[in-house]
Amino acid sequence: MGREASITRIIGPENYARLQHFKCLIVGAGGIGSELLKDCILMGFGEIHIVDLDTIDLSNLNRQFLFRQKDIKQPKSTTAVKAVQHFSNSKLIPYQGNVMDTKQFPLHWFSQFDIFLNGLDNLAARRYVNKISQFLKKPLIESGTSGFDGYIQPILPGITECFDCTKKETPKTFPVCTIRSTPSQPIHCIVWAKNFLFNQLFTSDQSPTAGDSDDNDWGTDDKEEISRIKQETNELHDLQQVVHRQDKAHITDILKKLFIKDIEKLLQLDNLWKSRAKPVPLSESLIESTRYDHDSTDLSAVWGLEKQINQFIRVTGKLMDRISQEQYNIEFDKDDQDTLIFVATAANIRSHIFGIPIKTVFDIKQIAGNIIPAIATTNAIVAGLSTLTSLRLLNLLPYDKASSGLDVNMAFTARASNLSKDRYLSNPKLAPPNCNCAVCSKVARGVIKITIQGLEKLTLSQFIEMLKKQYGYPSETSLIDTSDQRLLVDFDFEDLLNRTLSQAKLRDGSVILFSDEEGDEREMYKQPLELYLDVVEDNAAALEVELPSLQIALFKPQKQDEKEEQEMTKEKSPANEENKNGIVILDEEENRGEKDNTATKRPRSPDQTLQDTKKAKTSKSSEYAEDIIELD
Ligand SMILES: Nc1ncnc2c1ncn2[C@@H]1O[C@H](COP(=O)(O)OP(=O)(O)OP(=O)(O)O)[C@@H](O)[C@H]1O
Ligand SMILES: [Zn+2]
Repeated sequence: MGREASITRIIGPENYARLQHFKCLIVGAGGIGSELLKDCILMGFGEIHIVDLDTIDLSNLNRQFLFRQKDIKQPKSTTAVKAVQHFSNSKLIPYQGNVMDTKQFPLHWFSQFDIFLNGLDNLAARRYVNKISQFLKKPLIESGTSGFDGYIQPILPGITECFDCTKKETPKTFPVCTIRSTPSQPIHCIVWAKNFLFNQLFTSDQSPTAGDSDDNDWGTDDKEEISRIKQETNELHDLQQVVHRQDKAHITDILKKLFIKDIEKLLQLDNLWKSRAKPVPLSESLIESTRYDHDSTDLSAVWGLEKQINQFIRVTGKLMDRISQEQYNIEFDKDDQDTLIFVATAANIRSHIFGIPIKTVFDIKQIAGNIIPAIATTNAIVAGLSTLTSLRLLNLLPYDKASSGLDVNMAFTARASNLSKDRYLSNPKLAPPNCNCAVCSKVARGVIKITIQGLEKLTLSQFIEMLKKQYGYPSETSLIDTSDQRLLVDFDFEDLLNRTLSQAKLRDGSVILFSDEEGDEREMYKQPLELYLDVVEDNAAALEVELPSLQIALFKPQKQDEKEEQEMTKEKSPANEENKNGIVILDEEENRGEKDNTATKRPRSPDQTLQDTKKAKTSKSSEYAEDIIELD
């Protein structure tokens, strides 16, 4: 019996024929993505496109079953496709690239698909695909796993909750002073070694004061301490020069600076040690007597202090050898043994000084690489659920009387949902959109088709007039380029009004936010409008600019106290429950690619609600703040 027989029996010959014309996009070709690819082929999708930005690592092989040893360093997407081609009746198209790259993947590229299936590992990309699905009103199945736990969340734009309707856990952050002055746990020393020391020494774009901005969450008001931290960073910049000169004779200077001089300076700040044990600097003689050593072997043993020091010297020398070949920009990678041992030994020496337990290199790899054990079977279960649910979202189940998308289910494993201890899987119904969600509810959304000529001819002033006329906005409005959080125009910033859209750096893939900024006296406001600029061939559109037809709702701004009350009584959705347990974003790898800058200039806002919408747009940065040291 052919593989078509089973699926035809379930969905019927007509629906099977329809399925063979459907195109799906799989985002990510890792643990879940590889499984999705196999499942979509076996089910009979007509075309399957798969995107991944990465190449294959040794550590992927235990669960990403399409990859073999010989594939290490090859692109994941093309390798996955090669591995399944022989049993595929579907047309398979791989892409190596970042799904958030609007040049490689403009909006009109996404519009060819009937459904998106996520197999991602980071919040930024998940959010991005969610937004694309909202712009295009196309279904998305979001998913994730962590060890034995997993979930799928089908998303039908306008009908169900979107990915951003519930708050997501963000990576754990620490105040600067804990990391730089008063560590008390191994993790503090690991973050110091990885996010501060390693970057300062081996990453070229570290200015002397990078990371020491005045907006920092210092975790202290002690001016003396803050100024010590800033001075320490400046001095470290000098050590970067030792590294760049590949001056191996002075590696011990790095040790003396970090683990003797800096600690002695810290000890002078009496305030810090009133209720804490004082750190004990290394002795100069210990550093002097320790020399270059052979390769480390046992990464799962706890090394003594001397071994930590000599391994620090050894790998720093190796990294110096590499630095010029790698354009003075070596990145920390948990699978790159030199960078791992550098971070591990630096963290451990610091731990020793502060009386914190020493960890094995292997332990530090787990923590610094933010590794959550991945279980192949959980990935298989979650991808299977995702693929099967796609049949419902595409209306391919003949007996499915689902009149609204809310009849579709999410799926959570027991621990992830906390709904039932008796069953492995719970499958609650989907919730409607959260009316406070800045992605799917508070903001109207549409796609503007514009030709290159249009971009080059139309001024911001003409463009804003067009928007006002088309959607009935009042005379005071603001326009923000959300791609880089730039304020383009508002009531007291009109410098760019006569610039053309392209002079204002708007281009294919820019997402702009247009808001009603009329004075406080009005009761009702026009909803903010988020528009995606889809640049089309000059001859493809009849007009230079084609605005989407949209109904922009009016809304009454909520008072702050009403809002607070609402927050308190906010309904508990399974996803909310899950967030509390910290499992909804599974296998998180934060901060890949995207960094947001806060708009330097904020438009005046008539009420807090609007402001919130904008904050969500202009200062997502709080979640990706550069100024707080983060564990990614
Ligand atoms: N913006 C993005 N564009 C395209 N692919 C992405 C993007 N972000 C993440 N990915 C891909 O999503 C996949 C997620 O797979 P998975 O969770 O198994 O992670 P992994 O990197 O393969 O494994 P691990 O992190 O455990 O070493 C990865 O292959 C990753 O390259
Ligand atoms: Zn939403």
